[in-house]
Amino acid sequence: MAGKAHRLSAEERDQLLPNLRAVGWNELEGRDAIFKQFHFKDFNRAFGFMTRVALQAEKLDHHPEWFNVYNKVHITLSTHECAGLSERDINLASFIEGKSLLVGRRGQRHC
Ligand SMILES: C[C@H](O)[C@H](O)[C@H]1CNC2=NC(N)=NC(=O)C2=N1
Repeated sequence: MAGKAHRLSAEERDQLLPNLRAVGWNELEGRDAIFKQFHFKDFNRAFGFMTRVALQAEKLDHHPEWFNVYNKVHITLSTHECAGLSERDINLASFIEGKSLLVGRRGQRHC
């Protein structure tokens, strides 16, 4: 379930953002979005991660803004429809964390 596309309220942010901050997501300055940098052992693992995230993004019809160079992937999440953070961003970030932690558990370097 992609979740609602309304902008998160202050109460919802207080509930939902601490868990993401705890694993390295940060709110951007001057834009209602969250951002995280991922480092992998090599390009192959980074691109495999991006592929899995891309397939989930298609499933959710909710897509990341991202940058990749070699083993680094920078991801920004925000909802275009409400020009800010929505439940959909939290859902996609949660999926990303699950995948990226999974990659980490396979003994690959991941920060
Ligand atoms: C037409 C399509 O369903 C919409 O443009 C979807 C696609 N992916 C999206 N991704 C993000 N991050 N925000 C959106 O509002 C959004 N909307």
